[in-house]
Amino acid sequence: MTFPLRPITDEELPQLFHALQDPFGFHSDGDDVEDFRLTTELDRTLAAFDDEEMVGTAGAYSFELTVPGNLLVDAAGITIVTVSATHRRRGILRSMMERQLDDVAERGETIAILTASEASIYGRFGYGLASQSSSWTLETDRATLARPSTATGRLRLVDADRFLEAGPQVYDRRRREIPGAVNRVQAWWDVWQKDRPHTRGGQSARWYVLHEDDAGEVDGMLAYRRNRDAEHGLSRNVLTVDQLYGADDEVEAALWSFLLDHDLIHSVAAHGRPVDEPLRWRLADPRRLVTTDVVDDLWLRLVDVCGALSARRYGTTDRLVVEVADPFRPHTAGRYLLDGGPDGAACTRTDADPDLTMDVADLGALYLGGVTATALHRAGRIEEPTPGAVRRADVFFASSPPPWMTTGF
Ligand SMILES: CC(=O)SCCNC(=O)CCNC(=O)[C@H](O)C(C)(C)COP(=O)(O)OP(=O)(O)OC[C@H]1O[C@@H](n2cnc3c(N)ncnc32)[C@H](O)[C@@H]1OP(=O)(O)O
Repeated sequence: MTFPLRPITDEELPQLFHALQDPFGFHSDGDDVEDFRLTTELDRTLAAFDDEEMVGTAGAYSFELTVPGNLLVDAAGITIVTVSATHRRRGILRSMMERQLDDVAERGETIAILTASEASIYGRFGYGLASQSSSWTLETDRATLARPSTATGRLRLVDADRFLEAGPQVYDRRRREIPGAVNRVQAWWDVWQKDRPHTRGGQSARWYVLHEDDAGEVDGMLAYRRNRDAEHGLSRNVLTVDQLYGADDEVEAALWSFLLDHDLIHSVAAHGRPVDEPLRWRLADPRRLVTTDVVDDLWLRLVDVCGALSARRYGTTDRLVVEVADPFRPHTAGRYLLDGGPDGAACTRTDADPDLTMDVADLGALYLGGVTATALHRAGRIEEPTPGAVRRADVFFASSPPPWMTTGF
């Protein structure tokens, strides 16, 4: 039995919003559907129907993704993928994935990205694990900076309205330098600003800080939450970072200092942070920054292999022939000659003998430089018919800083 797929209409949006609540495990209050409407691209939704009943959902955002070389690439951000518990394991997800990737290709987007509810789902559809993120906690009484910020200027505690006049521009400048980051449209900020109580994880509403340079221009922004706790009369209060971006590393260090120098705070916590958090190397006692979690974050699928590969820059000048397997989209499979370097790249189909062979998901994992070819080779995922090609690929695909997905979706 097949279940017809189509984008939904505006009138059907509440039905779609309802359909995804049981699979994702939440119950909505009335306001959420209006927030959802603000950020939903209706023509990019997909629903599966069993008669009138919506039994599958999917959607996509039209993102700009930063890729190595600090170039921007149009990418589809796959989201709200659910199948009703009454219809699971009948192929509805597979049919939605097929239809969605066709649509991504028709739109001329070369890449699809997502964050996965379970890491076991999307490899079969050609998505590779392209970035990880970390969570950490830092007790403030031992968190002295060995390299204090050299930023001049001043910090201001501001209200949400003032923050939103200047904060989004700080983010928009910064995300262009972070492979794996995406743009945030105004609707994203509008929903973020609402700071609905049920999205706070039991913590306070946000506090907002702007950093201004000597000329009074905003060059840094911070939003954080706090919880209140005490034990034996001693503070166990935690500040949790929500957003922290600056025009440069010194401004960001000034924002960290602001958090760490708070009175009546036991620790600072951060989630969804880059795996190479520079703050660790600023601390006099780096062991005090305790990593509490490292998880897969961005999954990336090359939809147009040559389009995507030629859109980024490479760590060194080299030419590699990569034979790509793609069981889910066989027309993408084949041999590709990639000729690139720090200043540009070109990619064509070829009949030449391959230097490397891999699944399209592994090429997706390599794409942002978040894992080395050596690691994938040692995991049995990449073969090197040309001896030494894996080492060459390490240097070629290398990118710094490591990719960081700054914005959950
Ligand atoms: C980007 C995002 O939105 S991530 C959110 C994903 N959604 C959720 O986690 C919500 C709860 N889960 C669900 O809604 C559903 O179980 C889904 C969407 C994960 C799967 O939908 P289904 O229609 O049951 O999947 P479908 O029958 O098409 O299965 C396709 C393949 O994926 C596999 N698969 C499906 N779900 C999972 C899973 N959770 N873990 C591992 N494999 C899975 C199936 O076994 C099948 O494998 P095969 O092709 O080798 O036979």
